[in-house]
Amino acid sequence: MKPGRFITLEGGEGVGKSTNLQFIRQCLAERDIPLLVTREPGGTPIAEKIRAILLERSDEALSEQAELLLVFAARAQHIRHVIEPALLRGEWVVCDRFTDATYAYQGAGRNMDLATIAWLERTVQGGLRPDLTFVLDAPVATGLQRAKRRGELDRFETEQLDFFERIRQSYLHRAAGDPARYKVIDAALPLPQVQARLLAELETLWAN
Ligand SMILES: Nc1ncnc2c1ncn2[C@@H]1O[C@H](COP(=O)(O)OP(=O)(O)OP(=O)(O)O)[C@@H](O)[C@H]1O
Ligand SMILES: Cc1cn([C@H]2C[C@H](O)[C@@H](COP(=O)(O)O)O2)c(=O)[nH]c1=O
Repeated sequence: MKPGRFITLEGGEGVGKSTNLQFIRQCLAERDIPLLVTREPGGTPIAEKIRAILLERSDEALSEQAELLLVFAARAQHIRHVIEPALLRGEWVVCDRFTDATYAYQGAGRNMDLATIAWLERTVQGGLRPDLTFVLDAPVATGLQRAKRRGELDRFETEQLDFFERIRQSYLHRAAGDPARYKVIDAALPLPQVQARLLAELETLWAN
C-alpha cells in the first residue's frame, strides 16, 4: 500500500483556505485518491469543543498560555484519533491549518516563545510533519475584507491589523526557510489562477 500524504493549507484570515480545500478535495477525488479532509482547531468532537472555546468572544479573556495549550490539546486529539489512523490506512489527509498556524498566530501574533511552541510540537506530534503546505498569501486588508463579507467576526478576527501583519510575515518567513515543503500561492489573484497553481503542485506530489 502506498503511504498517505499529509497536506496542509495555511494563511491569514479570509485568504481562501476553505474555498480551495474544496477544490483540492475535488481534484483528488477525480483521481480516486482516498482522502480525508479535516481542519484545525477541530476535527474530532472534543477538538471541535476546544475550537468553540478558542473562537468565541467571551467576557472572560482567554490568556495567551491557555490559548496555546488549548490549540495543542485539540491537536493531540486530532492526531491520535483522525490524522494518524487515516495516514496509516494509506489515505491522503488535507487539513485546513495545522502547526504553522500556531507559529504564526501564537508565536508571531501573540509574541509567544517559539522554543516553547517547538517543544509542544515535538511532544504532541513526534515526527509528524506535513508533506506539503500551501501558504495562501494575500494582503491583510484583502483577506479581512473577504472574511467580513462572510458575517460575524470571531475572537481572532477582531484583532488589530498589526497582529495580522505579523502572522503574514511569519508564514512567509517559514515558507522561505523550506521551499521544498512550502508552496506560497498568491491568493489575491482571481480564483481560477490560484487553483491552476494549486493543481500544478498537486500533480507534482502525486507523480512522486
Ligand atoms: N482568489 C479569490 N478571489 C476572490 N474571492 C475569493 C478568492 N478566494 C476566496 N474568495 C472568497 O473570499 C471569501 C473567504 O474565503 P474562504 O472562506 O475560503 O477563506 P478562509 O481562508 O477559509 O477564511 P478563514 O480563515 O476566515 O476561515 C469567500 O467569500 C470566497 O468566495
Ligand atoms: C490551528 C490554529 C488556528 N488558530 C486560529 C486561526 C483562526 O483565526 C482560527 C481558526 O479559524 P479559521 O476558520 O480556520 O480561520 O484559529 C490559531 O490561533 N492557532 C492555531 O494553531
